[in-house]
Amino acid sequence: MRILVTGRQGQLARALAEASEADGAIQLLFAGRPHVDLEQPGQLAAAIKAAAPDLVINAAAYTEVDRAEDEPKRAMRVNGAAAGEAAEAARAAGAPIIQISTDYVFDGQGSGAWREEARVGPLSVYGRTKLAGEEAVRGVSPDHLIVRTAWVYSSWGRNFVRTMLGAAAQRDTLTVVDDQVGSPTSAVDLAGALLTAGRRALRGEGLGRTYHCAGSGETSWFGFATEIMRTAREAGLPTAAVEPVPSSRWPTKAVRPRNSVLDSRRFAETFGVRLPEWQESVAAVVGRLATA
Ligand SMILES: NC(=O)C1=CN([C@@H]2O[C@H](COP(=O)(O)OP(=O)(O)OC[C@H]3O[C@@H](n4cnc5c(N)ncnc54)[C@H](OP(=O)(O)O)[C@@H]3O)[C@@H](O)[C@H]2O)C=CC1
Ligand SMILES: Cc1cn([C@H]2C[C@H](O)[C@@H](COP(=O)(O)OP(=O)(O)O[C@H]3O[C@@H](C)C(=O)[C@@H](O)[C@H]3O)O2)c(=O)[nH]c1=O
Ligand SMILES: [Mg+2]
Repeated sequence: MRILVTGRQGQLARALAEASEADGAIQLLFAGRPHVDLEQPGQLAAAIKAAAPDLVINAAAYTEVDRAEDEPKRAMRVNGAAAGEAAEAARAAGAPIIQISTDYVFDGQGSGAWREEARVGPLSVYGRTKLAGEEAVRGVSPDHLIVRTAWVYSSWGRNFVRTMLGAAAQRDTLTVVDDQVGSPTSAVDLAGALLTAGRRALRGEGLGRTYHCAGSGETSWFGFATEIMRTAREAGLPTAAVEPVPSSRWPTKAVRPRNSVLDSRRFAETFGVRLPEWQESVAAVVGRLATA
């Protein structure tokens, strides 16, 4: 199975490389910068055509949530237009596409976990552009899986776990918002689940639908930070005290949803994979960073 993955150094791209290492039947091909720039129309389509993959996973995205508020055109090109371009080229190659999307398509109102058919209402440029990517893919290729995930972290790249551990090495106290709840997701867990779903999509299963796939359970950013510090302490890494604050005390350019917990049951029922409880995966990633 030849899988073309967009991006190369992204958290998910690297996790896919790791998750497929042991599987000799999977060959990953990466389309990323500098050769393939998603801001340049046509580059991704040409790469997909040349690679003739069995499956495309569109993992690359403009993910800088606050910066996107100042660069809506660039974010829309990368997250919206390039996703449509990927879907067109995948369809022309006869390959299904897995489009990765985000919990930030929701407005965060209400309580309870979001189901796939719930009304979307992005609060940020990032969320609006990712929603545009979903719509572009749905409009172009029936052979798609749209997979929304959330709060992705890993032992590499830019993410909340590494930010908190880095900050703990510098400061005694971290202040973290406790009024935004969601579903922390390990990139390595997600990658394994996507490879399973991809194999089944190639047999025609589950196509043409939207799924949520995130770590099990839920927490606030404060709860997430507290657990990161607890596991860091156990692993012998520097730690800091964590102080809960309301969002009003941590102003950001982009507005984040209050509640973006995802209900991942449909993905589990369709593909037979449920991600571990989020605390378990935090321990795995922090442990890995401690022994690196
Ligand atoms: N991170 C998160 O918390 C969440 C992410 N998601 C979604 O999951 C997917 C994977 O995210 P994640 O791996 O964390 O993202 P990262 O921010 O780690 O990586 C983004 C990737 O996109 C690539 N990229 C960005 N702009 C361009 C461009 N113009 N041309 C080519 N490549 C580009 C980057 O390339 P380069 O290596 O060259 O910089 C990088 O490989 C994305 O679709 C994201 O929207 C969904 C929910 C949560
Ligand atoms: C670093 C830091 C952040 N915060 C707050 C700010 C914000 O409300 C929340 C999370 O901040 P971050 O900027 O790390 O996370 P953010 O960039 O919003 O993460 C999002 O990224 C995109 C790509 C997604 O798709 C989402 O699922 C989500 O993972 O924590 C603190 O309260 N204290 C801190 O020290
Ligand atoms: Mg961020």
